[in-house]
Amino acid sequence: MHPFKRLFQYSKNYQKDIGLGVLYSSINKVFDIMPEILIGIAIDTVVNKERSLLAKLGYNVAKEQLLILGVITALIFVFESLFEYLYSVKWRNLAQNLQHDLRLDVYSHIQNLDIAYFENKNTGNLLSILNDDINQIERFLNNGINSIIQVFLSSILIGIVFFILNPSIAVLSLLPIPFILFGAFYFQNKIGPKYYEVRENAGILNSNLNNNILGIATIKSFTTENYEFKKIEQLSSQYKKANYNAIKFSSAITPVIRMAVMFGFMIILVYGGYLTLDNQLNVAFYSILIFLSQRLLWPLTDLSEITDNYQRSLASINRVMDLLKIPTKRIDIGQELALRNIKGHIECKELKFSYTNHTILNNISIKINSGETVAFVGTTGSGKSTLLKLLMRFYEKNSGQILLDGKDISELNLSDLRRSIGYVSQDIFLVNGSIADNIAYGSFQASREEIIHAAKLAEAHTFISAFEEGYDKMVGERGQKLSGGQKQRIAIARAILKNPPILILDEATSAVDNETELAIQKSLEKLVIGRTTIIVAHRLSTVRHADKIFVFNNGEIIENGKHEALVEKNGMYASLWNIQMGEINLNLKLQNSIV
Ligand SMILES: Nc1ncnc2c1ncn2[C@@H]1O[C@H](COP(=O)(O)OP(=O)(O)OP(=O)(O)O)[C@@H](O)[C@H]1O
Repeated sequence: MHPFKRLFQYSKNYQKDIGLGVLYSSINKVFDIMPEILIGIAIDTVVNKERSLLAKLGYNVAKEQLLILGVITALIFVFESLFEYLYSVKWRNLAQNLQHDLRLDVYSHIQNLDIAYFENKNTGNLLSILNDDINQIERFLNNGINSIIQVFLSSILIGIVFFILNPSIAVLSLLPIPFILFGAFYFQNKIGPKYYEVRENAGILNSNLNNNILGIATIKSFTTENYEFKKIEQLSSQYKKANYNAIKFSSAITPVIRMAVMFGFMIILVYGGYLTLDNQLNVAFYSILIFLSQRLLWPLTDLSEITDNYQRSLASINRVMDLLKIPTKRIDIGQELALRNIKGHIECKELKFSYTNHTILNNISIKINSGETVAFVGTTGSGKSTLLKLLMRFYEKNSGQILLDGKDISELNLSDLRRSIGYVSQDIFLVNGSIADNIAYGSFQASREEIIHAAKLAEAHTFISAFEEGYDKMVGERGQKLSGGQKQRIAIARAILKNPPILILDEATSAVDNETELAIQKSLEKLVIGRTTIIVAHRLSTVRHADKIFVFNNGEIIENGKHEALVEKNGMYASLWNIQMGEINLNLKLQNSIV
């Protein structure tokens, strides 16, 4: 489907506005060409006096004729201005409505896209679609449609007047129009792909800028400012070059059209002049033709701007529509789950998964009973977080099954499934609001008491109370004003407040000190009662009391059982444990020797 056709599907709620916009633009155009006709009538009045058109209509006194012309001129300008105001308001409001609808649709679509999409795409590029591309569409809608209507309508109206006044001149002066249109569309086709390239380059540039600003601390600490500057310089040059390519063509349109306009104008000037000298053409008609030829042909030079704007918008619409075409996962379909009935029994059966070709999880079969606390441990990159992502259906398994309370999660209502899980991830997302806002994120109805209670359980209350503003302290963008450990505790409090039947803590306490971790664990002991808890941890001391420990290695579970049994088994867990114990002992010895 043509991009504009798709865009106008958005406009179905605004059909009345579009109709009125077209009407106002058309009426304005009619008034717009009238002054040229009035000039002809004025010349007719002063040259032909009592033989003039107005005299034939009964106004014999020349000065009276001029007064009438003055009044008509004033009325024409008043109405022209009035309708200009009306169409401008209509089209610009329509542009606002459509860009608003489009932005919300795109945003909601992006939110429903799979996590996989975000892991493979640049956020900067998405931002550039949400902002630049939609703004470009808005700019086109602001005046583009009106310009197209007016250019075509004025050609038709003036063409009609020409034919009435002198058909032979009309034919000759309209001759350049097909060439002008052909030229405009020829260039338009040439420019289209170039503007798409411009938009793509803008997206890449944006994404790099975005990435660098987010990573400014790393850039500074590695003193890579020059390196990054050069990278941005190169990307900005590519953007500039893509624009140069487009400019080469878009700048050529107006001069080419001007040549065709000159040809039409010359015909009227010379041929019409001959006819007037030979008394075959009334001097007033000659003047009207001269003036109207300007009104007919010059607006066609606007075609260059219109096509330019149109092509830029087409590129933007394509990018927006391409994004809207990416399939999303419906979260509101599938078997419903009542939160209060979820027991939290989880079972994976011969689960296999790969992000690309490389197998990440191979033949995973585990059982987690309702209310149990289990731990996923193992080497880094062994697939622990990936299994959690499958559990929340951020990704779909390749084969095998994951069952929640005996039901295959791929058949469950995704929204219910995710609502049943409290997830504290490795990268914590804090909104730019207060600490209280962040704890209550997702549990928006929570009272201040409930928020404080959750914070106490997460060992966050003490540090929060130490802030002058307490729970109202603003955390800054992405929680920049808090330490890593503070952010983790707020995230835990948020999961506690959600009160889900299943709790997943993925390295949730990796950034807190040993003392705080111990305190959080104490709180968790109370918290895990009555809910299934999965803890991913590298520090084995934090999970030694788990009901079951699953040891991951290269996408497989190579051992599982209780801590003591696993230590006794003397396998991989035991060696990891011994290494960590060795480190602790070494630290203790070091501390003692310093003392
Ligand atoms: N989105 C992705 N696309 C492709 N490969 C990925 C993606 N996410 C993770 N991987 C790869 O999958 C493997 C398992 O990663 P995963 O995050 O599950 O490991 P992990 O056991 O949780 O590691 P860690 O303990 O370091 O957090 C790694 O080799 C990683 O590079």
